[in-house]
Amino acid sequence: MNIDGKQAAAELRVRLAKEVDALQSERGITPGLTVVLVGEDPASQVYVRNKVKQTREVGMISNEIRLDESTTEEALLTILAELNIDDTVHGILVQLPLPKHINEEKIIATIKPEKDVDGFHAMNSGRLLNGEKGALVPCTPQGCVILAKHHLGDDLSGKHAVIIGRSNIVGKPVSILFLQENCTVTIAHSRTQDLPNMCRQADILVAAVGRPEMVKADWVKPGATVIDVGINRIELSDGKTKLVGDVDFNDVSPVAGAITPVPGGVGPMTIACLLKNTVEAAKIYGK
Ligand SMILES: Nc1nc(=O)c2c([nH]1)NC[C@@H]1CN(c3ccc(C(=O)N[C@@H](CCC(=O)O)C(=O)O)cc3)C=[N+]21
Repeated sequence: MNIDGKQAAAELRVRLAKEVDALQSERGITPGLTVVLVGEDPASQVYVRNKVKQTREVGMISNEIRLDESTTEEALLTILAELNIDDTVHGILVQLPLPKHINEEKIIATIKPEKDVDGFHAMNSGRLLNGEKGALVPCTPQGCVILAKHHLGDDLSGKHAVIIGRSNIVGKPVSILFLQENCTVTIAHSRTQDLPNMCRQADILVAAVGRPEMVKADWVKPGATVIDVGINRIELSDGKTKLVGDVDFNDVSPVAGAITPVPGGVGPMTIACLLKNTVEAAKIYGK
């Protein structure tokens, strides 16, 4: 069975549109999201276009700042300092990866934590780790939990979640989120011994490694819920490109209890959760 991320994202946007309405009528606040894009990566462009469209759809203000590939770190820091003090901007997203001459850590640390809708700032990851209120939580990990609940219901307690991947952006935060849901969590990675056997122990298997179609049918316990975070563009023999996940969908689909497709799974939820974080930021910190 497929878990429909497009549908789940659309449902979330309907809820957000109502919250935006309420914020406007009760407090005169229209949540605003500013996306900063440095350089010309074509995949990023598609993604940014989708974000802008959906942000406006729910009644929020969407701004895009496009900067040349050669933009200096200093210039980017200056722009962020201005966005940090701009009361019409409730969320700031700097699209990653950045060109090599710009220090990503420094950029992330400069975004005001209250506007860090990616949830990448150490203040937000620290709050998430400590289970404090008011943390802005990374979007893709939030999307993974929502999609797992879509199939399994709200109570995930006692389930064994195996996460493949340990990145700061997905693997680590998604592990913390499933732990908060009272799951037993295993973080597997490239040095894990007998990875297929480890994955076969999972009730919930999250693949976040960035290796096209790595997870095969014999890695999956029959009936398990499979959440595929991978978004890999592969070239076919006829020269065309195709989007595939980290899971071999056709192989795994008959074994899994439910599986998120790529496209149409985690990707749309990531964007919907970005809007959710922006509404949240406006609600908590907005003027
Ligand atoms: N600071 C930052 N935050 C991010 O969240 C971030 C980033 N930088 N850099 C790039 C990656 C990538 N990413 C995607 C989100 C949604 C889709 C998405 O909606 N994909 C559609 C398909 C789109 C298509 O067809 O190309 C889907 O999976 O159905 C894709 C990619 C967020 N990222």
